[in-house]
Amino acid sequence: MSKINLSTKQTEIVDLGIGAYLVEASAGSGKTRVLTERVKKLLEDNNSKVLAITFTNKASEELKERLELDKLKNKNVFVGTFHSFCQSILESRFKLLGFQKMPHIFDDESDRIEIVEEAIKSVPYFTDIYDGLESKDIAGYKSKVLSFISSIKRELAEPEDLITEEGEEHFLFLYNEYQDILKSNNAIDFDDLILFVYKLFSNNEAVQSLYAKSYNYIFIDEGQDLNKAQYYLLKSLCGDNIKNVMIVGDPNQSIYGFNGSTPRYMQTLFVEDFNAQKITLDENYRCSKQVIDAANKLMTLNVEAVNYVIEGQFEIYKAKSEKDEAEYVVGKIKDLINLKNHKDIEGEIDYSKIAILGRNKFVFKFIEGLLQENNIPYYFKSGNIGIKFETIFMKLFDFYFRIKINPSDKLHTKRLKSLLKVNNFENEDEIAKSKYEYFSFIRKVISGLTEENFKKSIQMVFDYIKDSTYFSDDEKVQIYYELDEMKELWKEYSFINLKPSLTGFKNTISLGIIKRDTKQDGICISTVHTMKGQEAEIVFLVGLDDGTFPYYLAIQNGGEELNQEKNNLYVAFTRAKRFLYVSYPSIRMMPWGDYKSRIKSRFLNKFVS
Ligand SMILES: Nc1ncnc2c1ncn2[C@@H]1O[C@H](COP(=O)(O)OP(=O)(O)OP(=O)(O)O)[C@@H](O)[C@H]1O
Repeated sequence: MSKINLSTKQTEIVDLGIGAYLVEASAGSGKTRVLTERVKKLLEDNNSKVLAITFTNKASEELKERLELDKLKNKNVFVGTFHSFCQSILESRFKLLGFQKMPHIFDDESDRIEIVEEAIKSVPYFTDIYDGLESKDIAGYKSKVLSFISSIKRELAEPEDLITEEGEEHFLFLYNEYQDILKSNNAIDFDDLILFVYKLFSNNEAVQSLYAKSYNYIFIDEGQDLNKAQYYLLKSLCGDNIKNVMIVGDPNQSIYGFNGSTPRYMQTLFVEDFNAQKITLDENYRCSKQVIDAANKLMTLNVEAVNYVIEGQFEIYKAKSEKDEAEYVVGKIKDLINLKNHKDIEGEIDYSKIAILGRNKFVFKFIEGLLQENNIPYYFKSGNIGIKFETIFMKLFDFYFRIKINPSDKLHTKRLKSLLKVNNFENEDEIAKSKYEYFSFIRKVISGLTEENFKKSIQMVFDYIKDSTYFSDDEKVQIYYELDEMKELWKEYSFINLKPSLTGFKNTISLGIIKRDTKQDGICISTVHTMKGQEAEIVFLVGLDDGTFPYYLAIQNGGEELNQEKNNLYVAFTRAKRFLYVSYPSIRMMPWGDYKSRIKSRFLNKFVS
């Protein structure tokens, strides 16, 4: 890594004395850089004990790398996410929380859903409510219960306080039941991890003081993403002992509101509770003048370009169709590669300097096809392990698939029965009467599924969904997307395995051994959320049609949700170091072949009339 000369303001932050500080700074201002340099400097002193917390595994890996932690083996430093920090504590303190053995973390959403289902089934009253729901509303009901449960934990709320609508009182019962079932499985969920450690610190002075003595400096990166439980965990850890806390963050990059995060914790509570001194950094070291001007215009900001001599490029392209959008992107990529050098770009322009970003993964479909046609290398940046299915259709598909390849899989047998609400899913009559009669189609496909006909069978499912009148358009899009993901993984798996087997395929994806981002050569394709904190010289931001970005649900719900979409766009803009090319199609093809006309994102109104 090349040596960077910090600015006077950045150096001041690195050299700050003891105390609490909020570094509130815009995108590309060097927040992470400053945090890293300060940690490095503190660690030169053997008495420093540092805890640096990030929000994602990717960010903590990056911080470890920037800190060159392998060279700092003997130093007192813990770099990790809130979850990994809490897990490390729980591992040695679980008995104090009433567990006989270290609890198992149910990290999969489907595990949580199953527990909610079990809770619902435990009382006939709920089963009646549940059975009375239209099949399309069932997933919504469960996710409402789950988000109620999560809110209790993330908001540190008394369950009673969260009952806002009449009839929701029964959620309280489901919450208690959910916790009992988890306990009987010797398990906890992700939210519990934070909540339990918070409780441990709050209720057990000896443990709190032991951990408080383990650190004398605490850092939180991306502080705008703090939620209530995380903030109070920090507060309870510090108690009266730790005063040296630095939070760095950018309120305009707050995009995790759906997790209960808000910049209020760093901007208001942290400043009040810790008497923190606020420092602002509003220079941008990352982006060219054109990119900063665009970001400023989008957010009505006044960030100064440090690289003002680097003009850069910003362009918005209205494409006739998705195909035209893909041709625009790929055409430009070819031009840039042929150009080889540009005064605004350091070194030769190659594929690794280019990123293609979008709000959702489905906007890349045409571009991916065209990149392949042109033999342009690319990879998907993805933090996910395996595939997670959200649609009921694909869950049924997945469960039955697992049972087929592992008949002794009782968990998923139980899940499948409970999802279908049948005793015997092999019985045609029972299926015909079940909520999801289309399961008989799934059963037929999977029963005949072999390694040889895998691709063809998946194509049959695509055709079935296309012609079905059972699903809404939005559901169809999602099923198509999930199915496509499975198809792509099979392609990759069967390519790298000489003797592919269905069992081998399932195990490999469950363990996250094949991921679509394993190849890291070429152009990076990523959602904006996954690209947070990262950068690329040249960014193509595609799919900027209203309803896609901002997402249609955010438009429906408006308010803070829509605001978060704008923040998300700001994050997207500021990933570009030099050139930013934004585009949107005027027509979008629905997965089943219809065309829908689209207009440009409302956020682009400031740029083009
Ligand atoms: N003083 C400096 N001189 C030159 N380059 C710098 C300086 N400070 C930071 N940079 C560079 O600017 C870019 C942005 O820095 P960094 O990632 O730390 O910013 P950030 O504020 O955390 O960004 P964001 O919040 O947008 O992810 C990086 O490429 C970094 O190396």
